[in-house]
Amino acid sequence: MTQDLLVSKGLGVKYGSFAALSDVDLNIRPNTVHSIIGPNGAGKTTLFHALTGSVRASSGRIMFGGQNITPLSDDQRVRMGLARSFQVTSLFQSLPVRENLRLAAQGRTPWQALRMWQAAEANSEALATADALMQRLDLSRVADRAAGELSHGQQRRLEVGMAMASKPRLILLDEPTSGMGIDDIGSMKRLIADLGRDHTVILIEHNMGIVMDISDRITVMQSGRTLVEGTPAEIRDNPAVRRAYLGSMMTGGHA
Ligand SMILES: Nc1ncnc2c1ncn2[C@@H]1O[C@H](COP(=O)(O)OP(=O)(O)OP(=O)(O)O)[C@@H](O)[C@H]1O
Repeated sequence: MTQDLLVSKGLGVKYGSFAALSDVDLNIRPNTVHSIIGPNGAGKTTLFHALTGSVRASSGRIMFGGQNITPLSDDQRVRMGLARSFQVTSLFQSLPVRENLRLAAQGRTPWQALRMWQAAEANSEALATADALMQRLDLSRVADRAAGELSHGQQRRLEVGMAMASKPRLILLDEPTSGMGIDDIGSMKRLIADLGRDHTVILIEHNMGIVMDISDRITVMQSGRTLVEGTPAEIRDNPAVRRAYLGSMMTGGHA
């Protein structure tokens, strides 16, 4: 059987004395889309913070590609191939789309990329990566437009592209469709499903239509703990999940 790409065992996070995450076991198989769902305040974002290293685990262990990454910094985890999509606010708003992607392909984080500004001049490999990503993200038409001038949907696709530029093994996407119109949602959904084939995706998403359509596995969280994990069909039919959502989220559309 293929080894899981990411595993957490007994993962816990405390904010002061408040346990935001307790005893979370995750098994993420390679080349899958694995969604994390749950009501507001369930601990989904805190779980992302713990996996990427932006908050310290107060208990438990995280393994990535067979290595214990629990003590590693967020930068070290990025260098190992664990990427989180950048937020719109961290795009270089005044730079063209191609430059944003080229810089992301040069360094593993925006800040490292910025330091490599000079050396980036002649880097044809990074440009080739940027061009290939623009094609895949349907952004070639706006290659020379400043990121800040793009539509909301295009900016959100660019954020995902910035994460892809470092060619990570695992991409964590936090509500990539939030604030999007219906047309943009369709193309983002196809992009994420596609990413699950040649990368591995962990997705936080409130739109249950998307989650049910493109997830291979789903973990449901409630009050900082894992409620249940399974395939979309198993999750849809699970009585505990239905109780947790009072039926409302399982019928599709937005939460
Ligand atoms: N920095 C913080 N300090 C203290 N408590 C926090 C902090 N960040 C989050 N929390 C609390 O931890 C719990 C989990 O929050 P988290 O943001 O992880 O939930 P979530 O499932 O992502 O929610 P949402 O769907 O609303 O984004 C909540 O009760 C929240 O109020």
